[in-house]
Amino acid sequence: MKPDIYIGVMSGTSLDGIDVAAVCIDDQFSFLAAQCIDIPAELRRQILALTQAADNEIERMGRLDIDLGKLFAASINQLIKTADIDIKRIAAVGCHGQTIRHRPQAGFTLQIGDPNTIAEITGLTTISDFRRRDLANGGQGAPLVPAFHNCIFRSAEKNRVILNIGGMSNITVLRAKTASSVIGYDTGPGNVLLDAWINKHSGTPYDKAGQWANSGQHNQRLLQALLNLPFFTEPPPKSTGREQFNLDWLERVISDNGFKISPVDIQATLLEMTARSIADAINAENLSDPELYICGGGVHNHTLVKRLGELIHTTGITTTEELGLHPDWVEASAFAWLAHQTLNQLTGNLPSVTGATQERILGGIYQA
Ligand SMILES: Nc1ncnc2c1ncn2[C@@H]1O[C@H](COP(=O)(O)OP(=O)(O)OP(=O)(O)O)[C@@H](O)[C@H]1O
Ligand SMILES: CC(=O)N[C@H]1[C@@H]2OC[C@@H](O2)[C@@H](O)[C@@H]1O[C@H](C)C(=O)O
Repeated sequence: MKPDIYIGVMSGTSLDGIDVAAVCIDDQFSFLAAQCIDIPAELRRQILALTQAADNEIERMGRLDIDLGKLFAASINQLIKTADIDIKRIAAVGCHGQTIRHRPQAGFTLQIGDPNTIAEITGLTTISDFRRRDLANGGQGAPLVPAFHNCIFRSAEKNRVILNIGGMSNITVLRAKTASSVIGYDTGPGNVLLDAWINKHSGTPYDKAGQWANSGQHNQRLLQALLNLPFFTEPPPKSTGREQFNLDWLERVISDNGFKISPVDIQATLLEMTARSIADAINAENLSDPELYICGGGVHNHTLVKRLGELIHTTGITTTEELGLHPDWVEASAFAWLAHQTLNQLTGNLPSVTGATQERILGGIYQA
């Protein structure tokens, strides 16, 4: 029997954990099992340190590349064990890696987590480095997941928007007419600023269900100053990351404008800014009666989802669970799908999304 299971590994910009998903791809796509594995606090600290320029980066990156490779491999092995997956059925692993720098304007992006180490420890063919071929072909290298959304979430009758709210947010616009090309781009921050601000003030990793933000009032002047960032009005293709949306940027906007705002009202303002930037992008697509499906950790922020419901012109908001895939596992499943594409010599990028000149087979294959 031909191996038909693909394992996707996604460690995103939130650094909340490593998502590992096993899916079956034959004539159809089906989800099998998934797990989120913790990132030890010290490794998390080291990753964050590498997202900004500092001394001795190459040495620290080299070591972290291997440590993350080992952690990804252990995560894969753990899922195989807990879900009792027959290893002979696994065709390949698709590992996104950890983004430590994303500078599409300069033509580069960098994900680490050594695939050689993953292949050695798991004994599985491992595919990684999915973004750089697209960049080499003139694209942004991101977002890549819209191609997967297009493959499994598209409807012939309904206009659909898939919204991922991870550390960053990105949308995929799937028009009902099957011939129309897919639109997709990063809209700006997802949870990243909300996480950073509450973490600074109370040490907790995220604002559970958005309760803290909900107890404050947004500040109109800070909201406007944040939304003035040119990124929000730039036309797609576009992608972003922690290089743009980080605590230093937020604190600079606050201090440059001399704002005196209580921490809770800043959290409320960040939530409003996140919601508005997402809603403005979706509304600008002018879709008739679009259905909106959310995925990513942001679905658990009820205050944010409620606000999106008020701002977005849609027939209704729900999660991708309605379409058969739990919102927590969409991105990891997408990298399993991308591994399937690469292993079968199929292209993985969408030029209409990333801005690349042509479709390309993505990533490098590290044989078992
Ligand atoms: N119960 C909750 N309440 C509020 N927010 C939550 C909750 N659970 C998760 N989140 C948010 O979801 C985030 C994780 O989301 P996700 O795993 O989609 O991010 P990611 O994969 O790292 O991001 P990206 O898509 O940018 O790569 C957490 O950092 C947190 O902000
Ligand atoms: C460079 C990078 O890691 N980008 C991530 C990030 O997280 C969300 C958004 O920013 C998206 O562009 C991308 O991730 C998903 C998986 C993508 O490529 O579709």
